[in-house]
Amino acid sequence: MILNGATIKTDEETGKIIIARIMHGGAADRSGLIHVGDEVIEVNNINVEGKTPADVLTILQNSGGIITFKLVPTDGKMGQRESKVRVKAYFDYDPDNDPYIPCKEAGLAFNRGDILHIVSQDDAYWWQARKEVDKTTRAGLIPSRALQERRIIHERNQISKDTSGSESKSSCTSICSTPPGSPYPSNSSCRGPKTKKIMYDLAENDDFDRELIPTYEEVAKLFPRPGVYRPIVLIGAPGVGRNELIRLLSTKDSEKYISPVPYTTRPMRQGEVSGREYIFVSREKMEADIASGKFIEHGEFKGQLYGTSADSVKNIMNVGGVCILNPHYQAIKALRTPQLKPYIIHIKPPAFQELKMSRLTSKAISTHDETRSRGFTDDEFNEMIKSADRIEFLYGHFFDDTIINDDLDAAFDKLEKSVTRAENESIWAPAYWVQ
Ligand SMILES: Nc1ncnc2c1ncn2[C@@H]1O[C@H](COP(=O)(O)OP(=O)(O)OP(=O)(O)O)[C@@H](O)[C@H]1O
Repeated sequence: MILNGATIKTDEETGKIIIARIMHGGAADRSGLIHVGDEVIEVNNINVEGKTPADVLTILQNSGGIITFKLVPTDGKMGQRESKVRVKAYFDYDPDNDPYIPCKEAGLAFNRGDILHIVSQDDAYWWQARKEVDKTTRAGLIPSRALQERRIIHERNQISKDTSGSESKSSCTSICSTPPGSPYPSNSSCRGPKTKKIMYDLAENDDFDRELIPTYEEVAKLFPRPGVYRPIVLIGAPGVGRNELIRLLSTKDSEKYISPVPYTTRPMRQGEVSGREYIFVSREKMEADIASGKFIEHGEFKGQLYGTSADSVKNIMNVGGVCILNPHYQAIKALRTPQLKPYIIHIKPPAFQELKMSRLTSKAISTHDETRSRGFTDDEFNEMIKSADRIEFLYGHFFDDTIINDDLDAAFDKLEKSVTRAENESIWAPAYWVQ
């Protein structure tokens, strides 16, 4: 329950009504007069000793105008110091749909990708946060990393146990015990029913990274370094147009925008030149180099190895070039290192009709056809869209930008702006890249 920027609860030991939290930046916080643990004795001259938080709410609902509290201060109270921690949210959160939040009105809704300023981590399960773009508002409650991790593990377990998908409703008005089967720790001061189902059947995501529990990533501003450019990583579904966009960048400034020549173990085809399309090497050599960490990313396709060497990226960066990479999306995690600090852009296809029309108009060549002699089929367009949705679901929280490749000129314009931003602006990045 939230009162002028503070929440109250019944103290489990004493049964008294006490201040549970002060919301940073709210009226209670600004007054400096109310502190966590203070006992609430009277509300509008009505004695509330022995009453419940719900009774207090009734009193408040029945009174208009100024509200007065009589409080017994707690011992040893501390001033609220704001933490400086910033995190990037890796999931969407809506307190209205969270049956476990102790007080919905005090919750802060956010979307995946939002930067949050965590102002207090005093409570192990409910942090207080503000959106970085919205510094003036009072802080709101969000699930802590520990709580969200438990929730995700619980949801995954539920899905593997039961895929039937029932959802139940609840209210959350006061302090109570944890329900059976709850993802919450038994000493959490929340209650609710079984958690609701998540939308994705992980069994269908064959390459879903089961170790990854996407909650929050601590971030800090990464400032540009003159003359040292972050590698630009273009991620996208096969055939979406990454090579075309890279070709346009290189045409614009071939000395600045440089793609390293990849290595492969596949035999050289007629017309190919080693060092131009690929650097052709034996499997033994490439496996040995992979084992000794000489590749920043590698993968196998149709029985042949492909990869990008760390040295080729370093060489481009050393001559002041912008290294442009277009690896398979599964390489994202391997590339996200403090040494490389990649700026990751997702190149997405537009909706089906737009995709089909633009590719028909440009007489686009299907990348699925080895002979490169036909256009894309409807099935290939649908597959491209499905693949893009899947990439977004699995890796969307790692993207610095997303560009829809509908009209080629417009998409290229957006790419140029994004690349310029990566060169010149300070951008939120994992905190351990910066320290
Ligand atoms: N916005 C666009 N409008 C029209 N045609 C496009 C657009 N983008 C790319 N194309 C065309 O689509 C075809 C495939 O593009 P491209 O080879 O760049 O795809 P890709 O993402 O690099 O594919 P892959 O990753 O499978 O190698 C090419 O013929 C290209 O000219």
